[in-house]
Amino acid sequence: MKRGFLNGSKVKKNPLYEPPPANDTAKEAIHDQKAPQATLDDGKLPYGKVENRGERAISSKHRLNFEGSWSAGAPKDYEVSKVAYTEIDPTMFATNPDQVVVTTIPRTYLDKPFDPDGHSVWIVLGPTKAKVVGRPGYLKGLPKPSGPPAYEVKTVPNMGMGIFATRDIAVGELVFAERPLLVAPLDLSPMAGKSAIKLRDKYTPDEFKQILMLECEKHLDFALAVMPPENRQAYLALANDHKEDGSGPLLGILRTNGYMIKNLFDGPNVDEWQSNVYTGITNVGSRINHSCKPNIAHKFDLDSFGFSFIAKRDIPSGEQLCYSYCPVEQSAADRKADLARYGFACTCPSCANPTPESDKLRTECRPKILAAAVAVSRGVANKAVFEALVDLKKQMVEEGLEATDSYHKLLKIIFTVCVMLGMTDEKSTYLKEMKKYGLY
Ligand SMILES: C[S@@+](CC[C@H](N)C(=O)[O-])C[C@H]1O[C@@H](n2cnc3c(N)ncnc32)[C@H](O)[C@@H]1O
Repeated sequence: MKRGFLNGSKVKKNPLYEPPPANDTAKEAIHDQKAPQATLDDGKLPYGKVENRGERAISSKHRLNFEGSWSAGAPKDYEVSKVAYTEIDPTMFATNPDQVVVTTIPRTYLDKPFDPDGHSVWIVLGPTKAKVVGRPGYLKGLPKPSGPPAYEVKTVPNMGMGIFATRDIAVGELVFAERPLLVAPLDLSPMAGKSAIKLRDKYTPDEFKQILMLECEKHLDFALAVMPPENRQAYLALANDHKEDGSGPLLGILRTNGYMIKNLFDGPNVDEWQSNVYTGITNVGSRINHSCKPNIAHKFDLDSFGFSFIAKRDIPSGEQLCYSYCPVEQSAADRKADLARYGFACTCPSCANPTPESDKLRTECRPKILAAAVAVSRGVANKAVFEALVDLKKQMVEEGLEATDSYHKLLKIIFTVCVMLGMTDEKSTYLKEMKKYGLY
């Protein structure tokens, strides 16, 4: 498994912010469906119950924030490293791409009230902060939802807490926006500093991962210490499904609740393994549970340094807001395998009673839609094609797949076929639906 250890050293000097290449849009949307949560483990860190993990706690001399006993993994002979943490002057930026800095966005002032849109503590590598703060649009306020509040946080049987719609929400509607409580590198290895290379020689890969997690815990401890108190309380109240794998308590929360932020990355481009991107934890958004029939999606805006949570289909009042922690266009067995590291079994109808039809639809819809796109672009359009596509659309709606990129693509193809066949009434029906989904 290639994972960019100390990938910060690959960062070029004075990088300017570059959005992902335009032709990556479809890939981005696909990835948005793919494990947006618990991005830190990404299958590479241990999960579940890990025996003989070392039980090496961070001693109080390295701990700023928390009293009381807790332990993390790491071999017994491992000494926690000493790291100089934060920027001395918040108006200055680190230039060394290997330097880990803990900062606050927007900065806080002793003699001024907190920003009404909130503050994020950001564990950031070297020059990356400068490229965000130096953007022409920085710093905008968060977008505000229109209409009355649309959600509430409640307990859900067998899921802990969850978020529910308190009124009907239309597809495309901004349900809420928030600044993350914490943003941290997806890849933990920079947090072990340059010593990581030596450590990898001395310890086994499993021991090395435990050390990495311990070092990360130390940074998180510092980050929590500089957080506004309300944010710290909110962070500590979040779920933690990583209590027995060697993650410290703060890392456990990060691993359980992180959203990958693919447009916030070190260096000029996102690398092949997406190991130079960041992950964010939010107060409300991190309470959103998983479903294989998702109805909400998130996006991160660099100008406001905040997440927006947007309805991906019409959501009736009372329905739980969910997104998918794994790709939805795969079989129930594959989804179950993907979800294993989150420590729960999905009980949505397609997982509770998987059928061959559901598996077939989920695994075949994307290639079918891509093939249809190619055929239609070559001028193949007739009534039979139209009917087959409409039938596929109906099946995808029944299966709860309207939030997928494939469904959006399908809508566009059907619309194009209507135009090609001169089907005026149908054309305006699909145009209307495309507009509803923000596709036109
Ligand atoms: C980001 S948190 C979601 C909010 C969480 N339920 C809470 O109480 O804060 C992710 C954790 O919630 C639980 N969870 C999420 N979706 C679930 C589902 N469909 N079924 C059971 N548990 C779920 C799992 O423990 C998962 O690791």
